[in-house]
Amino acid sequence: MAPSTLSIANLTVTTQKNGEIRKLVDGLSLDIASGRVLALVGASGSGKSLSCAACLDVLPAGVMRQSGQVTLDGAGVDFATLRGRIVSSIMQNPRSAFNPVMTMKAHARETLKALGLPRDAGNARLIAAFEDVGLEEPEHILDLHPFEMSGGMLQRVMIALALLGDPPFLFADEPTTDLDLVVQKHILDLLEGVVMRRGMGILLVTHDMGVVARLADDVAVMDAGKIVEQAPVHQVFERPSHQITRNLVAAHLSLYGQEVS
Ligand SMILES: Nc1ncnc2c1ncn2[C@@H]1O[C@H](COP(=O)(O)OP(=O)(O)OP(=O)(O)O)[C@@H](O)[C@H]1O
Repeated sequence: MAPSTLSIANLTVTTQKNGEIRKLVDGLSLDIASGRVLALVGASGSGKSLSCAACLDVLPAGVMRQSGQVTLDGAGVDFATLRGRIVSSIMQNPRSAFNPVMTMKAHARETLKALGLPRDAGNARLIAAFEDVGLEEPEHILDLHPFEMSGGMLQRVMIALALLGDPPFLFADEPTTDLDLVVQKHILDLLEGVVMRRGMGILLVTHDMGVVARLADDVAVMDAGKIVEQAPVHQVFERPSHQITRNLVAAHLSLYGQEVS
């Protein structure tokens, strides 16, 4: 049976500058539950992306995970085993995530190979995943290069590839940031549909409270590497308790001429 809760505990990420250790993520703990979307929000530089990268064992050079544990329904697992089968990920700017000289088929083959899926089963899953993300005529799309596709199509392919291993959890780091508003809406609808149909747990990294309002069930707010508030989404919008949360909600409401009550 697929695990239902992925728990990250006491995650600390550091870097060293002029002999001094600097904490970029400081004791972060999060629970990501099946069938729910947890939004990780905070100002630019608060540590959202590095938290995801640390969990997926893909930290940039010079940045290290100093501490942290990860468990699946209470059983300890190694961070190095999360990426792929347990957690897949999608990022912002899908165009930069694809190799410009490779077709979608070549990208899909690489993903299937990394997952160790035999060709027949892999191809069947690929077609199913393309259909799941609303990509019609998969055979045609598989022959295309990134430059022959729109940003929205590329993001759909990235989501389809992320679904290939049928992982129970998905990390989505600013998945709609570089897309126009209409395409953003399609991608958010798609992510919501995927959570419902597949019962996945999603960690959604964003600085856009409109995206949070649209998709999240729960919200964790980061500031300077720490989680400063964690609550169900309605509570965050109706009664934000930390000043950082109040600022984020106020900035969002001001777009509609409203204020935090
Ligand atoms: N490779 C790196 N080496 C050293 N410091 C880094 C590195 N990458 C990021 N940082 C620093 O770590 C902190 C957290 O960065 P991170 O990218 O996680 O923030 P973020 O909340 O995701 O921001 P954004 O919303 O702009 O993507 C920032 O102060 C950033 O400058």
